[in-house]
Amino acid sequence: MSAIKVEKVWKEIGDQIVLENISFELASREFLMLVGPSGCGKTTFLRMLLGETAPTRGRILLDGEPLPAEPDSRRGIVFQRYSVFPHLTALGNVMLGAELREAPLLGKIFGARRKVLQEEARALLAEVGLDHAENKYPAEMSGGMQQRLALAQALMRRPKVLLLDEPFGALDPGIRGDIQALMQKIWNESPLTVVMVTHDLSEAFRLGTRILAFERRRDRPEEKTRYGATLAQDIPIWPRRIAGALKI
Ligand SMILES: Nc1ncnc2c1ncn2[C@@H]1O[C@H](COP(=O)(O)OP(=O)(O)OP(=O)(O)O)[C@@H](O)[C@H]1O
Repeated sequence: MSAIKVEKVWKEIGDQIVLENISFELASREFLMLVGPSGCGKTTFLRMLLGETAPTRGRILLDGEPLPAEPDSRRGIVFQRYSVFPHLTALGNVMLGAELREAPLLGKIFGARRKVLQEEARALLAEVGLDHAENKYPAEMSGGMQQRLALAQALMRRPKVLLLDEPFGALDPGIRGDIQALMQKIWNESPLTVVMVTHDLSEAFRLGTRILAFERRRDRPEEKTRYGATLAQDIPIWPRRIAGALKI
């Protein structure tokens, strides 16, 4: 069964058609890259996958079931910036991922369970290369460290689908290369389906198993109310990259 099935999805915002008749299926454990010019609706599409906003027509299925209208722990997201909480340490930020997963109402976990989760959070911090930084606050961290932290925070919720909105777009090239390699390793080793938006085609080819390109074929202002972006290209990466089979 496909992890995600998108059926004739349209998104209209006000009188603008943002996305038009998007359909595709995504197998479990794929690493899908979404590309397309600025403003063509990539983030809007990701927000629909998250459940933050709904299609105006069509539907999205997750593991065969219609997508819940609200974000839940099956889907994690990392944005380009600012997805960590400034008033919490690195450990606190990752713990919050667990607290949102296990105690969504109270937002706090106590006792022995807290200790177990703390160890889980420390292991994740180590996995993203932040084991030395658990007591640091985001303001004391570089942009690359903050994005590693955002990744650990999202992974702590054990999502089946990880959504990434240009997570490395603001980083310097050297740091970006390191964190791309980390992301590929995490995808290879965890039971994750990844959907990532990028502006950078070389990043798309470096990380993805498949690339979808959105495009507005008609983009004059008077046409925005009549035409949205469509799925213009669907490019499989060859030779195929198979999760769990990469030697990293
Ligand atoms: N909440 C909103 N209210 C009004 N218009 C919106 C809203 N969200 C998105 N749009 C419009 O939808 C279109 C697509 O925006 P979106 O951010 O999804 O594009 P994008 O492809 O992710 O762009 P970029 O690559 O620049 O981030 C834009 O024209 C934008 O102005």
